[in-house]
Amino acid sequence: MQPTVQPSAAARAPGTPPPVVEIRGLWTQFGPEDRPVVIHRDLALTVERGEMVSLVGGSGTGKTVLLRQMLGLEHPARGTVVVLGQPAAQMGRKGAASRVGMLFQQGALFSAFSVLDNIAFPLRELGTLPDDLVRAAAYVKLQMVGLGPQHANKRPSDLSGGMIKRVALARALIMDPPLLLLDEPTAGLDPHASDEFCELLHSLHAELGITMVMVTHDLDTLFTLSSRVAVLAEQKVLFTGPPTEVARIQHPFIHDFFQGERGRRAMTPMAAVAPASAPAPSQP
Ligand SMILES: Nc1ncnc2c1ncn2[C@@H]1O[C@H](COP(=O)(O)OP(=O)(O)OP(=O)(O)O)[C@@H](O)[C@H]1O
Repeated sequence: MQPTVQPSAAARAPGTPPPVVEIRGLWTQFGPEDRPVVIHRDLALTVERGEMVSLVGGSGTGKTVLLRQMLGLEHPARGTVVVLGQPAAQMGRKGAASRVGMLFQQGALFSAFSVLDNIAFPLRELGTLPDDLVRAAAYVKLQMVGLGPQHANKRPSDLSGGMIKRVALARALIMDPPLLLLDEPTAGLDPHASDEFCELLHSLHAELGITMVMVTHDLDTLFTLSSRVAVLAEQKVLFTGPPTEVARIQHPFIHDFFQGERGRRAMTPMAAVAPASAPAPSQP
């Protein structure tokens, strides 16, 4: 298999909209300077507008760190992370939620706040709108994630796992960001709640055209939601491509991930995945 290389910004056809995320030459390392632990080595990844990209990789390959770098919460040792045409590091805290929404793994709701105040938080903190408009916007988002107004005054402790995810999603969307980052969106949900949450994300993607980048270990979620998978291995994005094509690549991580019992179950509706020589997914 001879993977092709994703076009860089310089090679893009004239008139093509700029990528939503463009990561080039990224090095991430932790630990002392003289004995650093290198997590990412010359990593590259481009995400185009409207894509739903799943990041997969073994434990510790730096998937969550990569999301945090896209959010501008962490900075690489070297390389560039450009989000919506601007270096992620310069995004600034205030107003960042209008550019990038983040769904954290456990929801990260404020336990002392009501559902409505949790959803309203980023907009209220911005301080640009009167409070009645902030509350109205939060009610719209509550409805958008499939929750009725009767839930507005509940506390997070009154909610099921699926509802917590929905409230966290409503908060991530409060400022209509064009990019949504999701860390394990269905982790901790039972299969029914997980399917419902995937359906919600799918319909929001169709309605809003929002670009999504998610980390997931769940193959059902991956196959339901990804237009493309990016595999982190060997300290970089080693392969990207549609899920069914990536699943055919001969690589130890991919084999274990897709051909394990969970993988075979998730892929049952597909034709049996025989090792194939083509089509070739691309390198990032
Ligand atoms: N602030 C930090 N300081 C030191 N090491 C860190 C820091 N943040 C992350 N790491 C290390 O970087 C590596 C990558 O972490 P990360 O959480 O991104 O992995 P991951 O691919 O998301 O793993 P998992 O699938 O297990 O959640 C891990 O070894 C982690 O311990």
